Amino acid sequence: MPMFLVNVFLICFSIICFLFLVRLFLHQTALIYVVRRCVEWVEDRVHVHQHFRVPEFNDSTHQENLFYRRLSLYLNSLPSLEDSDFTNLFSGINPNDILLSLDDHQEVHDVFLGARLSWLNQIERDLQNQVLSRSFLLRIKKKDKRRILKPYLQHIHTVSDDIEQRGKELRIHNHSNGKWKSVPFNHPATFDSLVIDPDLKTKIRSDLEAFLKSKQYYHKLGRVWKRSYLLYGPSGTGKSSFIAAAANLLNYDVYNVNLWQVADDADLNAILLQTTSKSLIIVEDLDRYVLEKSRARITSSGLLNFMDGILNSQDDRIMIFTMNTKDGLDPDLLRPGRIDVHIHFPMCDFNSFKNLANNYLGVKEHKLFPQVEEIIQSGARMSPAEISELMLVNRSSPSRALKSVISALQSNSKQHVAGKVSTAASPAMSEDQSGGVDWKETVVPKEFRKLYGLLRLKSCRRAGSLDHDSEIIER
Ligand SMILES: Nc1ncnc2c1ncn2[C@@H]1O[C@H](COP(=O)(O)OP(=O)(O)OP(=O)(O)O)[C@@H](O)[C@H]1O
Ligand SMILES: [Mg+2]
Repeated sequence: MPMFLVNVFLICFSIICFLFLVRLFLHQTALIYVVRRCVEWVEDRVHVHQHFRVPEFNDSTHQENLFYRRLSLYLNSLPSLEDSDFTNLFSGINPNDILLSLDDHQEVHDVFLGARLSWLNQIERDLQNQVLSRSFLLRIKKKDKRRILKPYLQHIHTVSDDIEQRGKELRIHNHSNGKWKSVPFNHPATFDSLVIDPDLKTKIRSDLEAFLKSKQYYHKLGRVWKRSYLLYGPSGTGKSSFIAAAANLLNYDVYNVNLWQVADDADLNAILLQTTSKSLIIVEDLDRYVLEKSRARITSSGLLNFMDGILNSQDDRIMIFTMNTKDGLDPDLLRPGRIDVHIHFPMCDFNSFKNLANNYLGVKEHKLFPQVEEIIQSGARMSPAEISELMLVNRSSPSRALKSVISALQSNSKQHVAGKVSTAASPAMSEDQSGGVDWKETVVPKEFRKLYGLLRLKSCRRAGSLDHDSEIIER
């Protein structure tokens, strides 16, 4: 190889090594930030900027400027504040939360749609260090202003709304004499602790989350932005726990409407008008109210208007109705549009039992599991509430807990058999009322019962899902 080429190769190699070492040095010593800042400083000097001030109070009326509060939430959440040389740290409502907060005259940068903006926290103080006025000053390049200012301000609204929603203390509201009274809502239920079919859980979670994002879509259709769910199933299957889990997931307040406490349609209207948006409106045991027509004081049309959201057109509502059974109810009451999603809560099947054992006892597999499976497949039914209670009191010994579940299932099975024999001449009970056991099981041999148990198990699993025929996914 000619000497000339060797020299060129060596020079190139040395240059690459040198550049690599410079880069390493800049990163190691944070000099890269200094260089970047110098570039930004020069860039800032060559552009024409425009400034916008957001004062805390309106200068003439001394009214609070709500945008200032939102902006403060937004700026204190910016990732660039975390990366800044200096900032203040405070604890939040929850003592474990640490919040960042801009210091006096601190500047923070933001990037939106490729444009770089900066905010200055302006605070004027008197000689005694008392605050005279507070404001934020926005600096934006003139060339970017026309393009991004409007969407940027909208973006601040959306993000601060979200922060406010996530940070707020949840409350549960109950009404008496036409007035709501609230207390903090600290129910620990979450979708993770709720034992339902995993696919169903995922579907419900994404349905709720999709609802949150669909405000524009509902408005375009001229519809009130609300979604309604019907939870139905026997007692102790997790309907109320679902409500608590949904409130915790969405960070929505809960308004518990007790229809028996409502004097008439006007009273129902008045109560609803006092509720706020971003809330869950709950009506438990709707079936009992509707079926006891003689005691009910709300007219059918009053109830339907309430369910349709006509009485209260406030946005961002989720209504949840619970009932033990849909049997005997007018199908119109539950028609699509009035109730968007029907969710069945079945009695405990073997999969749910295993999930409960995992949650309550920390046991994934156990030698007694096959016995439990066999009894459940033979038709014995208990609610998740009954099973979880037995596990809870015996949590120190998983074997004892499982044995007590087995003996409870066995006695439940015997009771059912006895009950069914005595009513063998009557028609089959509905699945919800019987907890999934049919009177026919009392007269078929064991092998058939096992097979039937398996079939029921499958159908039960299917039942524990969104009712697709009545589900409308409006996205
Ligand atoms: N599916 C479930 N997953 C986890 N725990 C459950 C489930 N169902 C019931 N439980 C347990 O049972 C207790 C009672 O359940 P919950 O109050 O949610 O039942 P419900 O369906 O609302 O009953 P009811 O119709 O009588 O009001 C809950 O606190 C919870 O601990
Ligand atoms: Mg309940």
